This record gives sequence, structure tokens and C-alpha cells, in this order.
Amino acid sequence: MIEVTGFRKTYGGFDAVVGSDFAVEEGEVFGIVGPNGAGKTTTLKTLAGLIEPTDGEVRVAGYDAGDPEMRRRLGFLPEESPLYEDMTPLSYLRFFADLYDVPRSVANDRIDDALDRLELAHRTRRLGDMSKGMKRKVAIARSLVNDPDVLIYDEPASGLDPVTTNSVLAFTHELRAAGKTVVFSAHDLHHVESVCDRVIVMNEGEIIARGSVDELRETYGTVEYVVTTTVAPELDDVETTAVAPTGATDAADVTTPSTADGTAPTAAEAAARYRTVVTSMTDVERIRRATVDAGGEVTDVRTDEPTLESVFLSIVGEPMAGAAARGEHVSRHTDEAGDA
Ligand SMILES: Nc1ncnc2c1ncn2[C@@H]1O[C@H](COP(=O)(O)OP(=O)(O)OP(=O)(O)O)[C@@H](O)[C@H]1O
Repeated sequence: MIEVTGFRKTYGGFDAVVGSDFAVEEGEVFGIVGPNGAGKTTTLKTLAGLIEPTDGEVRVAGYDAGDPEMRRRLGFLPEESPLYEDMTPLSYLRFFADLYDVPRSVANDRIDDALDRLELAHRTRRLGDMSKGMKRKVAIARSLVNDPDVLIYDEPASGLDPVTTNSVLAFTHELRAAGKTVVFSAHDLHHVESVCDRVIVMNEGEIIARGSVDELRETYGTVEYVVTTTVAPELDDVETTAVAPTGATDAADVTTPSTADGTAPTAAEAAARYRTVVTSMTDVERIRRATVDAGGEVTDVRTDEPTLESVFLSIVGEPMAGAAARGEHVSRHTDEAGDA
């Protein structure tokens, strides 16, 4: 449905996009991800026919981007979508349907359907009095008045409250179910993960990674294994820390080592736990052996999956928006202790 070959866009000698190649299949939700200034908006505006490529070929629905026939088959949602504040959602959307020559009865059904699915109430309220999320929904509905095959959305859910964000993302799912092709950019990687079949990651005008989110996670993420043992394994190349056992309240509980020298352990020693973090199952096995050799045992192995932020950090080399607010790994408890 979309084919981009050797696309380059230069602004006065500055390369905003440096030779990008990608294709989007019909009925696919395709994400463009990247930090500020990566070239996402430039790419989307070019797909929408609003910017001329400096070089390369950009084809949408079989037409060169910008061809009037292509525009009729396309809906574009810009990052900022100022609306006519004195109009109501209904009058505003009917106005745009008229621009596309959509017959009034067809337009009314289409507008009602879009606003129902977007769960927008207050359709006759003045737009200037509506919340940011409501206005965004109206802008999304506007992108659909001509019943386009291809939708180009620049940050559709950015800056919205969680309920509105979910509603917009669920709606994007519905668009795919209805056979639409959707290309959208996002800073929030969780938005991308929840709706995109495939993504490209851009940085400084270049595509630096591509694939499904799972593929990117597999290729660029590091899984960590957190091994808990009753004694500290004596291995020179791994660092082990004493940690509080569940219910420990005294600092002495976490620092007193347990022993295997035949003397009866104190209650604190019996409860002592040690944690070692490694990145391979081979190391988990080494820890198990060293622990057993020292007279102890492995009591738990937890797998920490890489978060999307840590994956993109390793691709792009800088955190995406919001990454700092979240941890680097999410924990998934496993029964691997038994296998280790
Ligand atoms: N009209 C323009 N004239 C000059 N430079 C521009 C113009 N539009 C964009 N740029 C530059 O091109 C680069 C890519 O911009 P673009 O808006 O495509 O990035 P983006 O990935 O969408 O960023 P953001 O996430 O901040 O919206 C940036 O360095 C930007 O400053």
C-alpha cells in the first residue's frame, strides 16, 4: 500500500531524512518511532503529500505522494490539529465532509459512526469549550470523513489522559480490523507496542532498526536472571549482594553470612539470602554449582525481561520520552530454580 524508496528530505542543506526505504502492507498498522528531530513528522508529511521529497520515490495506494487522487484516499492527522473553536463537532465534521463532496446522508452516518466508536459525547458543544482529548477525537474523526484507505497519524495519542489514550488506541485497532492501513508516529513506546504490527526506529534522519516490537526486543534487549541463594557463590567475575529475606527487620539479618562449617546456624544465618544478577543461563548454572559447593542452594531464579525503553535505549543510545520515569526491566517470576 505504501512504498518508500531512497527517500531523502533536505532543508537548506540540512538532511532531515537521509535515504529511507520501507514498505507498508495493506491493512497493517505501522509505527515510526524515534527521539525528537529523528525525521518522523517529515516522513509522515511526505506520505501525506504535504512535503515534496528532495530525492527518492514515495508511493501511496499506487500513486505518487501528493497526487490529488491519492489525497482523496488518505486521511492525515497532524501532530497539532487546531480546530475552529466556534464550531461544534458535528458542524465542523460536516464542513469537512462537504469539502470532500460526501453526500450529506452518507456524511452524517459516517460522522456518527466515527464519534460513536471514539466514544465522543457532547457533539453539539462548542469546540472551544472541549477538553484536549475530546478535540483530538474530533480531529481523528475528521481524518475519516472521506472514508480513506490509508491513515497517517502523527502522535495520535500524545499528551492525552489514560482513558482517552486507550480509547484512541482501541480505535486504531478497529481501523485495522476494518482493513485500513495506518502509519503513525509515537514517542510513547507502549502506544506502539499495543497497536503496531511492525515499526521502524529513526534517529537523526536514518532508519536504524526495523521489525515487530517482539523482534526488536529479542535483538536489542538483554534478559537478566536474578538468582537468589542461601550462601554467596564464590565466583570472581560476578557480584553478589546480601539481601533482606522476606520479613527481615534487622539490618544484621541481611549481612550475617550463613556457614557450612558444621556449627549450627543462627536464625539470622538460616534466613540469609544472596542475590546475583547474570545475563545467561550458563552463568545461572555456574552460580548453582558454586552455591552447592559452598553448602548452600538456589532458592529462586527470576527472569527480568527488558522493558521497551531499555530496548530503544540500546538501539538509539538515548532515552525516549518518558523512559526515565520507568524502570529498565520488568520482572517475570519463573520456576527456573528447579531446572537450574
Ligand atoms: N521546515 C523545516 N525547516 C528546517 N528544518 C526542519 C523543518 N522541518 C523539520 N526540520 C528539521 O528536520 C529534522 C527532523 O524534523 P521532524 O519534525 O521530522 O522530526 P520528528 O522526529 O518528527 O521530531 P519530533 O518528535 O520532535 O516531532 C529536525 O532537525 C528539524 O529541526
